[in-house]
Amino acid sequence: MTLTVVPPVAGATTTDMPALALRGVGKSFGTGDATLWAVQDFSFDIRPGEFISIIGPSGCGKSTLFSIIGGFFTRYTGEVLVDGKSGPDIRRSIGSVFQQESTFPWRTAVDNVAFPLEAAGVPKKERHERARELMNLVGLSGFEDHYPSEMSGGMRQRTAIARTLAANPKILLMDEPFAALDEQTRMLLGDKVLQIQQSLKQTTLLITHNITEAVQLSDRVIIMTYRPGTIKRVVEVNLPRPRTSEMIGSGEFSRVVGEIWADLRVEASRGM
Ligand SMILES: Nc1ncnc2c1ncn2[C@@H]1O[C@H](COP(=O)(O)OP(=O)(O)OP(=O)(O)O)[C@@H](O)[C@H]1O
Repeated sequence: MTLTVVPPVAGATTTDMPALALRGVGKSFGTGDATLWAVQDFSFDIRPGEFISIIGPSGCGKSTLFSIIGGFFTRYTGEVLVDGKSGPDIRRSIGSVFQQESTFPWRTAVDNVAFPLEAAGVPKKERHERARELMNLVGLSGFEDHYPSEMSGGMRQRTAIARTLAANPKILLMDEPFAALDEQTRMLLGDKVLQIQQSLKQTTLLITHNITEAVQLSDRVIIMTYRPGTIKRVVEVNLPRPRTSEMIGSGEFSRVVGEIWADLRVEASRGM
């Protein structure tokens, strides 16, 4: 495995239309002397099928960036493009998985997963069939009729991921989906995400502060500066695929983690 540092505009060498492109994206809060730029001049491309993580210290603007890309802010500077198009319609092309649990407690797991299909008017038999396939993909076969309260936190997050995938998004956007879980569960869920990526070739953007998770899952890791959040550098992770959490103990894995931490440490210290 080699570690390559590439220029801050990721994907600049590809001729493919980027699945997701950010062009000079920024967001400030407050006015006048109290203006605070949470994110500034953020530009990168994600190629179709690529898995990218954005990692940064606390308060660097990760959640702000998630909200801009997910379409939860109407006012920001710059442009977000999906398949080269901008505007409110791209919101439907982006499926978001949140840090906080978001399953519907009154619906069984299969009905949670089938929800986007139900909203789109897909007949019951068909939507349940698809929901079962997705539950199988995230390792929840046998739990179709369980309610969220009868499942663990990790199972609920997998249900939320399957539900987001049911809408067949062009981009899967995840904001620290495993942050509330213990480390062992998080690493095993990482394996699940790798399997999903392997089978669906889903273009994915993960926002995280966890270096191990970022290296385990990503093709490239974007390191953010402390506020205002912008790109410090992009690290290409050339660990072979398919990957599993077993690689976490390898020397090469640790070396990449160390490289990222060296940069991240500087930025995190600025926030202290
Ligand atoms: N609605 C808001 N109003 C005012 N300031 C905000 C608002 N949302 C975020 N900020 C500020 O913008 C900066 C970036 O916040 P953001 O939540 O995006 O960071 P983060 O990297 O996600 O942090 P953490 O990792 O701690 O969750 C912070 O200084 C925060 O105080």
